[in-house]
Amino acid sequence: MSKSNPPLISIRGLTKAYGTFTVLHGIDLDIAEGEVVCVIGPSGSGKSTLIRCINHLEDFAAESRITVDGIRVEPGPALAKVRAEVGMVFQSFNLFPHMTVLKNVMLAPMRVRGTPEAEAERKARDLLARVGISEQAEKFPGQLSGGQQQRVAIARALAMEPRVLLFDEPTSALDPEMVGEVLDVMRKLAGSGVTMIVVTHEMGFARQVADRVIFMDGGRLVESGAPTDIFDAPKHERTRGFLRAVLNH
Ligand SMILES: Nc1ncnc2c1ncn2[C@@H]1O[C@H](COP(=O)(O)OP(=O)(O)OP(=O)(O)O)[C@@H](O)[C@H]1O
Repeated sequence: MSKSNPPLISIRGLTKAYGTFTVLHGIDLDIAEGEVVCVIGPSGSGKSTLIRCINHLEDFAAESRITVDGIRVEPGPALAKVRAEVGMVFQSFNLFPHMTVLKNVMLAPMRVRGTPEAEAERKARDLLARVGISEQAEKFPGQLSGGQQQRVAIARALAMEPRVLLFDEPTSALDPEMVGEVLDVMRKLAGSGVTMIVVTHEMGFARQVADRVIFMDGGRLVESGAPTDIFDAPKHERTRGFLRAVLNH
C-alpha cells in the first residue's frame, strides 16, 4: 500500500439527515492512495449513504467537508471533475440495456474524456479481458449472468481511469454461485494497487483483502482498524455484537 500525503479522500464532520432523521453523525475519515477499505455494519447503519456522499450522489449538510484529490465535493462546476475521478459499482449493475457490453465500457471515456473511438474500443477490450469476459463483448447485458454483468460494470468503472473505486454491496444482488467470480476480480484489483472503498456483507473478503475495516453503526463510525484488529479483537461491544450475529459465534 502506498501512502500519500495529503490523503486521496478526506471526510470531515460528514452529517446527513433525511428530514428529522439523521443518517450520518459527523463522520471523519481519510483514505490514502492505494488503500483498500471495507465498510461493514448492520443494515441501515449508513454505509451506502457514506460512500454515495463521496461523489455527491447524496447531498449532505453544508458544514460537512469532503475532498477528493484536493477537490471539494459540492454542487457546481468542480463536481464533474470529482465524478470523473471516482468510479462507482452498484449492487444492481446499472448497465445500459440497449448497448452491447463493449459499448457500455466505451461510452464514458468517449463522452466525458473525449477519447477517440478506436482507442476507447482498444481499452474496453483490454478491460473486458482483465475482468475475464472478453468473449461477451458483442452481447447485450440482458444476455449475461448477474456475475458477468457485475464484471462489465467493474470494467466500465475502470474505463474512466478513476483515482478510486467505490463499491456499494457489489455481490448482494447475485446468486450465491456468482459471488466468487466478482470477488475474485475485486481481489485482483486490490492486489494491483487500485484505491477501493467497499461496502460489503462479505466478511471473508473484508478480512482477507482489506487494508482497513471500518465498522459503522447508527450513522457513526464506531471502530476502524486492520482486519485482524476488527475481526479478532474488536474494541467496542457494538462491533462484537455485530460480528457475533453475522459470523454466528
Ligand atoms: N431516501 C431516503 N429517505 C429516507 N431515509 C433514507 C433514504 N435512504 C436511506 N434512508 C435511511 O438511511 C439509513 C441509512 O441507509 P443506508 O442505505 O446508508 O444504510 P446501509 O448501512 O447501507 O444499509 P444496508 O446494509 O441495508 O444497505 C437507513 O435507516 C435508511 O432507511
